[in-house]
Amino acid sequence: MSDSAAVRVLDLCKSFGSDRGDSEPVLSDISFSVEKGELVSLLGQSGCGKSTLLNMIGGFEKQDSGQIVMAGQPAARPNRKCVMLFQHYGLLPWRTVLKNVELGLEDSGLDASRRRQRARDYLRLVGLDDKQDHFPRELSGGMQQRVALARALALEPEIILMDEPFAALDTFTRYYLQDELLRIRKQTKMTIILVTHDIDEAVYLSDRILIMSANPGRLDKEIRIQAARPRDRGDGEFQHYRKQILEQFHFDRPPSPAEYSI
Ligand SMILES: Nc1ncnc2c1ncn2[C@@H]1O[C@H](COP(=O)(O)OP(=O)(O)OP(=O)(O)O)[C@@H](O)[C@H]1O
Repeated sequence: MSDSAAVRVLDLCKSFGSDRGDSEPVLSDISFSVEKGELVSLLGQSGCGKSTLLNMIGGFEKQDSGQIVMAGQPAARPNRKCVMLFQHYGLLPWRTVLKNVELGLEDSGLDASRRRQRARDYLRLVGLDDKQDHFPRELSGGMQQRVALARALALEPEIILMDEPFAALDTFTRYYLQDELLRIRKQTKMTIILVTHDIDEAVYLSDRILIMSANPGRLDKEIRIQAARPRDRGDGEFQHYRKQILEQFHFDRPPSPAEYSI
């Protein structure tokens, strides 16, 4: 693998104990790398281990075997170079927007005025500089996710891990935030690993899609999306990638009559 890799995942395996007292493999022999500045999506059905894999990359979960290497260094615990953005924002309701963004910077070594300036800069980047004195409950879901994004970006990470960050939002807000993410990524050149169920989202955003199968979770296929940006969800090339992915999940043909019987 090349030296430009931001993340390398090598032969990762993970099992969890089941209620029956035995151990069930959740991830089996996962290996891939993500180049610096690349946007890679992990796409797969519910339960195939996408979040577990992302949590291990973020250092929140420990693998049974295998290795994760970040910028040439083995990674075993959460660190500031790699931050996670969750579906449910994780904002503190009693803190203003500005203070939520400052929160992540409290042990950064920056003094209070530089922390405040950095938080303001990133709120401006996500287009929320006029909301800095509001409380999270006063904002829409899309705005709250932009605050969470500003808080993650303020740490100036090299890698951002996103676990279905837009899944809780309505379609239009999701489309808007997908474009915002691409704009911010162009500006910051960060590496992004995104977990999603949403095929359109994966095709719209990704440089590369890693398709996972379940029981245990494995990497099944890699699809490089070579469509020019900005991408058009309605054009033939987009549909071609969509179809390729649907085929992979066997959603390309109508169910057989037997599948309708009870
Ligand atoms: N802490 C845990 N203890 C036991 N089992 C777990 C734990 N975390 C996840 N699992 C199991 O591991 C499997 C993979 O879960 P994971 O959340 O990684 O899947 P996912 O692909 O992200 O699913 P979804 O798309 O529904 O979020 C599931 O069967 C889940 O029940």
